[in-house]
Amino acid sequence: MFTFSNVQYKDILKIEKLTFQDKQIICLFGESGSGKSTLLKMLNGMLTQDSGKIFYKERLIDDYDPVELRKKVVMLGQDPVMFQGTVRENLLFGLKFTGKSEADDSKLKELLKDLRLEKNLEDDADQLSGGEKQRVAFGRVLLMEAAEVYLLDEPTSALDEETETKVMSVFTQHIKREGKSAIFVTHSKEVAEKYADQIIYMNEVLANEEISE
Ligand SMILES: Nc1ncnc2c1ncn2[C@@H]1O[C@H](COP(=O)(O)OP(=O)(O)OP(=O)(O)O)[C@@H](O)[C@H]1O
Repeated sequence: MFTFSNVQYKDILKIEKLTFQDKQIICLFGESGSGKSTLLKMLNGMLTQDSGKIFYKERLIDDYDPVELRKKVVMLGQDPVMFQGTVRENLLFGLKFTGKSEADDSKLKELLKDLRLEKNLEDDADQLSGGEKQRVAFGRVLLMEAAEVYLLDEPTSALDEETETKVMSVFTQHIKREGKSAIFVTHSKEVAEKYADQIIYMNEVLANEEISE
């Protein structure tokens, strides 16, 4: 799905070869500061490498229209963005850009249940806790069915262990059912081992020396 070839970004990332398999749940695992977030941002063109090549489905990432690429490769960051308004409006926000019809309330309520979010659609999104906002942001990207790949930077970092397990189960089942892919960063070895089909250990993929094309 993604292939890295002799990629260098500042002195943060040097990767000679790396392949992400399609239709898999892939976890990036490594110590703090090892470049996991940086690598994730390169997958949807938010950061561009200084040298080397990154392919998405056999086509260079640089050749995609950035807006088109980000509809297919959707990022969910560490600090979920909430917009002023209700939970409903926040869930529906992403759909506006896909040109799809709005989801009705029964679908949204089902989604809240899946995400273990005991809130009403009319509730003010601003009043939610950090973990609840994270789940609303999760729901928002799940509704945007245009995505082929989800990039998740520590998606469950604000959740307690029990909620994390439930949310990860729902999310990974959804990904599998829809035949999509997810690449997520986590600090938790348990989460990585439980949910990932492939674990990429940063210390194994980073080259120590300068790399040449
Ligand atoms: N725009 C930037 N310019 C310069 N250095 C940066 C930039 N962004 C990140 N860094 C540095 O690059 C290194 C990797 O950062 P990154 O956030 O990718 O690591 P990480 O593995 O995701 O860390 P964590 O697990 O703590 O979130 C860090 O040393 C960071 O300080």
